[in-house]
Amino acid sequence: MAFATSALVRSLSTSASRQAAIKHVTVIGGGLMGTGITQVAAQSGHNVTMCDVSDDIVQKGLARIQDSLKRVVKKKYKDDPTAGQKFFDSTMENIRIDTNVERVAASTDLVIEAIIENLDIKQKLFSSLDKVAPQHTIFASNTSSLPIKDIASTCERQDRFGGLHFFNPVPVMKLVEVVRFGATSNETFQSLTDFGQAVGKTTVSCKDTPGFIVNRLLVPYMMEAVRMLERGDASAKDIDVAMKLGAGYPMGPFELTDYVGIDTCKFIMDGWHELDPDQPLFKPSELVNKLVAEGKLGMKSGEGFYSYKK
Ligand SMILES: CCCCCCCCCCCCC[C@H](O)CC(=O)SCCNC(=O)CCNC(=O)[C@H](O)C(C)(C)COP(=O)(O)OP(=O)(O)OC[C@H]1O[C@@H](n2cnc3c(N)ncnc32)[C@H](O)[C@@H]1OP(=O)(O)O
Ligand SMILES: NC(=O)c1ccc[n+]([C@@H]2O[C@H](COP(=O)([O-])OP(=O)(O)OC[C@H]3O[C@@H](n4cnc5c(N)ncnc54)[C@H](O)[C@@H]3O)[C@@H](O)[C@H]2O)c1
Repeated sequence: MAFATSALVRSLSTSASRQAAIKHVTVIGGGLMGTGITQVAAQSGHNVTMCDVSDDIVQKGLARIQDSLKRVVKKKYKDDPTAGQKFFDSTMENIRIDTNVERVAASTDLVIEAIIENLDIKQKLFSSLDKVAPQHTIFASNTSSLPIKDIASTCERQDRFGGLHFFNPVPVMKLVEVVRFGATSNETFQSLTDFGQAVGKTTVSCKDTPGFIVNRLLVPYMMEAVRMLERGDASAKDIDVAMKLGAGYPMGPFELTDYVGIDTCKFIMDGWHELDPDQPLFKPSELVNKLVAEGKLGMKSGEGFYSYKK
């Protein structure tokens, strides 16, 4: 019994020291996911710097976080507004915004990338950060569909690289997929798992396989939905209603595509078509491509399969 206790104490203290090692987090991408990741990291006491390519984008991202925090406060502190204000203020005090990723990454413990779903852009970003980030800094990608191994391929720190796949909206969805590829060290994998739990999520682990767990099952379902619409089998609205009332989903596939971002969905489809060109399900959708070409990206642009203009 004594041995088991001391082993447990050692493991807990190691986990605590790993978490203590992640004091500052750099989130790159101030969009749908980067803002949510910034929020949950800051809420859990981490110092976070959120970076994007322009000051306008990071300022808008900060405003999105404030709006989201107000929803959390309204729900969690409805009976104690003073505590709610304290929570809001302390969370916002943990957040900085910046546009100089190299400067920020030079003194950070964990980089979480949540930029456009494009392999080349992600590789270029990590390659430049690998040259300036401290030796101990862990890199993680929030990619939906790209192989972590490929994203990491431009970096020396292959052992300190993994995937942290959050779900949208990050403040609400309880899951994080922690992804390791061949070179990810046990220490890194455990640090990413500890971090996912420290920000209040349930973590699952997965090999570096296309779509990890959720998207491997979700993407084909959503692609079947768009084929159904393109064949004229049913309307987008009826497909959404059917999946909500018939399968108990909180959103139907077209509502969800609008929520995720039709551009991101297109990037995912295109990437999987490139990986498996003979799979008819993954062939490019004329409808999806048309919407993106017209700038109809879903909720983020005010119109997608549905209109969100007030
Ligand atoms: C069909 C075309 C196919 C094209 C090909 C597709 C290929 C690619 C597809 C895969 C994409 C993968 C993307 C990614 O990698 C993986 C994902 O993230 S998948 C998405 C996972 N998420 C979901 O499935 C979300 C499902 N929806 C919901 O859970 C809910 O609808 C909702 C979003 C939580 C909203 O809840 P509702 O009850 O409906 O409505 P409310 O707005 O009132 O919210 C309720 C309550 O929740 C809190 N809340 C909601 N949003 C936020 C927020 N942003 N921040 C903080 N809190 C929030 C809040 O307390 C709300 O209460 P209120 O404040 O309103 O009192
Ligand atoms: N949208 C979702 O539901 C969802 C869920 C889980 C994971 N993801 C993944 O998260 C990532 C981001 O998705 P999103 O929906 O937040 O996209 P988004 O379009 O909302 O935000 C992407 C942000 O990245 C910024 N950006 C692009 N290139 C950059 C660069 N070189 N340096 C810094 N910033 C850059 C853009 O300016 C933009 O603000 C993608 O890899 C996506 O697959 C998305």
